[in-house]
Amino acid sequence: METLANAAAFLPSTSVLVAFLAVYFAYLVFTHRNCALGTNERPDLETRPGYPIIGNLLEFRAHGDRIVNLWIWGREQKTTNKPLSFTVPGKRFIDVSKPELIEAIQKTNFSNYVKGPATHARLEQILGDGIFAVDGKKWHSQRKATSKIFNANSFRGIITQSLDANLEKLLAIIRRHADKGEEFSLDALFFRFTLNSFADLAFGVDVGALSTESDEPVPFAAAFDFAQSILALRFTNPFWKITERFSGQAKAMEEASKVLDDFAFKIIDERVKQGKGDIKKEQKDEVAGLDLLSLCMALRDENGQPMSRRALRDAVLNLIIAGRDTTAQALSWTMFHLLTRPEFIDPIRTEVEELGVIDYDSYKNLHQTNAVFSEGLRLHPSVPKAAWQALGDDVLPGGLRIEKGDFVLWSDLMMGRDEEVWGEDAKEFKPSRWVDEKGELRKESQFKAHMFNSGYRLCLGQDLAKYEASAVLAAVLREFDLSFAPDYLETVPRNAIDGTPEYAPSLTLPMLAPLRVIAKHRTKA
Ligand code: HEM
Repeated sequence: METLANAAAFLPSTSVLVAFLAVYFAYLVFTHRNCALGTNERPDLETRPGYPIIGNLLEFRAHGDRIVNLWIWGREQKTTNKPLSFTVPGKRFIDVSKPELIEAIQKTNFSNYVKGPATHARLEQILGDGIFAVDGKKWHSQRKATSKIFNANSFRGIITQSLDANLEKLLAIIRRHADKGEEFSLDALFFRFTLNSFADLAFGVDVGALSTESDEPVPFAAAFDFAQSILALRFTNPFWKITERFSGQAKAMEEASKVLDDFAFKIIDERVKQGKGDIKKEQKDEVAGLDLLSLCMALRDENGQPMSRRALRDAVLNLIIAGRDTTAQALSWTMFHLLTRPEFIDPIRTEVEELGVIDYDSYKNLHQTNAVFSEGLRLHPSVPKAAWQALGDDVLPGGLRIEKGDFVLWSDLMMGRDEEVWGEDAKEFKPSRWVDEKGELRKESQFKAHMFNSGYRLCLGQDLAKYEASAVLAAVLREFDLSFAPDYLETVPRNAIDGTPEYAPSLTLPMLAPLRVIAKHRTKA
């Protein structure tokens, strides 16, 4: 007892302790008056003024669902030429939405940047260790495997099969609406279409999303949509694990994740039971009965080992996620722009009539159609933003210094509207910018026309997406005259950036309000 009492005599009194903490806190406030705790002062950047210690955390939380708007607003508020930066505790974000900076990050200095553990932690529940969620060796081996599949001859055949079958169902639904003269949500229909065709492509099953009996979402689609919206919110909430638990979202996410797992594992297990994973080399060139899953099951790694059950689930779900939302949203935004500027519709119809059969190769001859689609995607890129983390210090073109641990953030939505990148008419829907003097499609640099990402992580499904989109635009516009529902333009919520319809919170760019349209059977001139 006596020893304890002696020791206590040497401990600082409570008031000394409080005074010490107050001084330390004042020191932290002073040293972090322009940046968040865990980051340092960077006079070479224009850091958005936030609060001492927490930096821009409150702004991030306030814009949680539409973080790109915060960046656009941040750029508008800038008072210097220095690159824009935001901080939140432990993280600094630096705006690199310029083609030359993106080229350095995604190509020249690629090995210095990763999506990083924070991204993986947020995505893992749904994307597992799939190609989207991982870096380094894991990513490299998946990239190799996925590229092999996309380059297989059989892949083209599978695509055409699934596209043709589902396009006919899509048209049947529009015919039904046209017969009744009723309005319908075109964006929702495109989601149903791409889900059905990508699930067909991936698993060889009809998930029923294009049922003509009902417009209700199927459980797989509902679970998928919910999961995506929650994943997006996690990126602006450092406390997502805690808040999801208290808000009940954690439980709902577990349920959604189970729906997706059950769906994928049921098909994989059936395939394994039927021994259908063992396709021989010579069979791979025959399309009938093949799908992405069977191509994945036939892959062997360098040790001759097939993909595990979990890896198959991750690979195939990642491909559906990759293809489904991105393509559906790009189609919806393109249709929005087309209906706003209907003078671009007839040139599409003319070249479609002239071409005849549209397939995986010939679609490239639809120059007007592809130009319109690229322009829709430029103004409304399906992946509007992304951030990678630096593994080490780097200097980007123009001398922009990146420190180890910094996050470089780019927004294709911002870049599409950037006059320095696209010229004075950047904000205008102008398909002609994609066509050269000879009437051929202009080859833009992938770092400028960045909607499909670039460099080593360039989208593997770019051709597939463009083919699918051309085929849909051609088929729908050939058969129908579409127009906005009577009160659509007056009532649709508008985005503060440019007055186009508001987008919904997501990792991608869905429309917030349904794209309500009316279809009429077309009477050819
Ligand atoms: C308009 C449609 C599409 C757009 C705008 C698009 C855009 C993108 C973007 C921006 C990325 C980079 C994403 C990131 O790393 O965060 C990406 C990656 C990828 N996309 Fe697409 N995509 C589209 C359609 C598709 C389709 C149809 C598929 C195939 C089914 C596909 C397969 C992939 C794959 C596998 C990757 C990962 C590449 C890697 O990390 O190495 N995409 N895409």
